[in-house]
Amino acid sequence: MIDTLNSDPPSSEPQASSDDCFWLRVAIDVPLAGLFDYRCAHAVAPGCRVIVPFGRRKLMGIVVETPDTPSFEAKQVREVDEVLDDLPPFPSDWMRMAAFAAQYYQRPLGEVMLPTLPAGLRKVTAYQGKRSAGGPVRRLDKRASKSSPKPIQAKEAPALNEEQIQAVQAIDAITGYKAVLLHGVTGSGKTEVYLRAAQTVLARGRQVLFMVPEINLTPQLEQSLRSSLAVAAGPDSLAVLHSGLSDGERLRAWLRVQRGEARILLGTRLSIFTPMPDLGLIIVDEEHDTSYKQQEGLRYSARDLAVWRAHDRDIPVVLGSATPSLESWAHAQRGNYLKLSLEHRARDVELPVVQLVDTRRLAMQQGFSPQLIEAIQGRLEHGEQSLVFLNRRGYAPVLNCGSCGWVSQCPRCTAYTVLHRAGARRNYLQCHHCGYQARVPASCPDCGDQDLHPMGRGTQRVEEYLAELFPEARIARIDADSTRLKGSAEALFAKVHAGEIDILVGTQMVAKGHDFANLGLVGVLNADGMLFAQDFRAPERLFAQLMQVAGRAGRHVRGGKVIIQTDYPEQPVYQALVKHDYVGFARYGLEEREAIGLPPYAFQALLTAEARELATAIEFLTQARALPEQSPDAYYMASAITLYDPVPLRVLRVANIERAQLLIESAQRPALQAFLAQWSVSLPELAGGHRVRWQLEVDPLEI
Ligand SMILES: Nc1ncnc2c1ncn2[C@@H]1O[C@H](COP(=O)(O)OP(=O)(O)OP(=O)(O)O)[C@@H](O)[C@H]1O
Ligand SMILES: [Zn+2]
Repeated sequence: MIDTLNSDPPSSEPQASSDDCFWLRVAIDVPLAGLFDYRCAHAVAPGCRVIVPFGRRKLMGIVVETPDTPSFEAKQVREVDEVLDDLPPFPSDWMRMAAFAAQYYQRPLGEVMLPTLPAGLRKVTAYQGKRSAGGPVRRLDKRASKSSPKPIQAKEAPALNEEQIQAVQAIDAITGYKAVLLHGVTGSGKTEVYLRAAQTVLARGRQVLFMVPEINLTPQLEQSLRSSLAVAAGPDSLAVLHSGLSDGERLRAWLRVQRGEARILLGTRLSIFTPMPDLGLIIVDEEHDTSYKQQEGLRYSARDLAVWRAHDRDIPVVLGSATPSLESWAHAQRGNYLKLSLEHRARDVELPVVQLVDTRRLAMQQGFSPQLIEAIQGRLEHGEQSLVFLNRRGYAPVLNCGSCGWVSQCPRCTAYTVLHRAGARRNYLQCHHCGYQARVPASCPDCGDQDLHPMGRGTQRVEEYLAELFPEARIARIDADSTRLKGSAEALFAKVHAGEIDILVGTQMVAKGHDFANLGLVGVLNADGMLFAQDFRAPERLFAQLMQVAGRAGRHVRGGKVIIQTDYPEQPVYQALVKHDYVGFARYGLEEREAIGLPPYAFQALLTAEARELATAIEFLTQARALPEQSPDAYYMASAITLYDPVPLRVLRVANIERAQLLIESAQRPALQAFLAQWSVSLPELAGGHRVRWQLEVDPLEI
């Protein structure tokens, strides 16, 4: 690929002849396909970082190839500015994974490689600024504050039960690549299985990558990892990576893993891209969780890349969940993945009883059925905790005028603004799509009436009502608002674990992975909201979410109970929940998908366009759709592809930008890949004429 920006006139300095210089092909983080040629007076290995001139800028790049000859006229090839030697070259397996991701997700290699690095490693100013002092790695090494390892309390590990033993043995016995799907009901002790499997691998001198959806919500897991794996790998063997770290913290953790000093990496999706010289096992906990999918920039699935990486490194990967994604379940059914099951709870308790409360004929109070109120009362009397789950933060989803029907609408989005309470006079309306904020008007902006009232309810309003009902109870709310400050989520969860909370109100943040010892009751409000969503994955997601949150009940105490309030108790999702029947639900879901040809029986990609006007976005997509028809010969395999009509997104306008999408589908993955590779080449030029932003997403999760 020719670097068109490299066409500055050759400098007046004498040019080295091609005999005494080396050619480098470099990946740079710019939205242009291909690699860029540079020269260097000495040899540079692939995987090295270099600083290169690019147009008038200097950019960080990674050497990918060292060809014998440049791909365009030697005279015009510019010289690298600096070859960085503060890190060894990236290992070849890391380079392979980046190359795979670039090709699979249809992105330039530089746009894949560089954003995965800690900030300091990809910033030119970190090396060439006045105070760079040899770059961030040397600065960090110089400081090398001997991290005083906190004394670790080696926790007594429970004796494994029969199901756990079988699972651990099956994983230990794997040599080479194998994907394992560990399907275990909530509270079945999957964590203990991961830990034992990890210990074996650590004892063999290998590293372990342990991925979780969201880390700041599960300090408990970090504790158990520290205490149970320290024995196998030494007290300072754990590194943690997630997006909440400072640049310095992230660089330090990344370096310790890349140098092999840390033997276990606990991290969120971004950790999949960390170089690990001795990687011997990958664990993906809650593998169905949508947090593994990055929704901006390179839209990758860290779960899928984990399987690819394990295959490439010839090592096992364990995907664990109580509600596996239908994709993974289908793999297991076909025998591609080894399925291991934990069908019973690890402690001597039963799964909670799930009760559906039909709300159609009930006198509800503030969204609560008499059954749920009575149940909370009962748990309070027994000194047990209750959890009220509502996946909607704020006080009320919309403010409404009782006389003219005015509703609080975001001026920039096709969405309502949500009423938030922040103490007298500080209440505000906020758009959850674009962040727009406004004061709460004293009277209706349209008719002047003062009869404005909140409609519906969010977690704040539920918390307020519970406080009225149960004035003695200690109530806490956990959602994105109450946990905005660093450390506040940990502090709130610590209070729940310490028994200082009687009733917990929360969004999906409380559903994930927590092992609350004294929680007896879970109440679910407003679950129906997701039942009739357009997305074909909505029932799967609803089922997983409710199964997860229901699974918080009765993990240590007997008599756990879940109350789901619904207008549609006969729906298959709810019926399966009552029976804890993931297997039945998955069978039904897969049959349906197969019948209408949806993933995992088809493969999809999504082209999304954003413009000031919907018409512009649709026009771009319509022309993109027509490209293969115009030059059918150029599109090998196009006959195996279905291109649907462009449609506006459900939330059409966000922050004054209107959005539309075009779905691409095929029954064969290779055909889809081949098609996208050809098609995407023509898209930048087409978009240029339309003033649209576009992105192509492979294996989209939301349609
Ligand atoms: N063999 C065992 N004997 C006794 N207790 C155990 C055993 N294994 C695990 N436990 C305990 O059982 C509880 C549930 O285990 P864990 O949190 O690992 O479940 P899980 O399968 O990850 O559930 P979820 O999917 O709901 O997160 C924990 O308190 C754990 O300490
Ligand atoms: Zn908005």
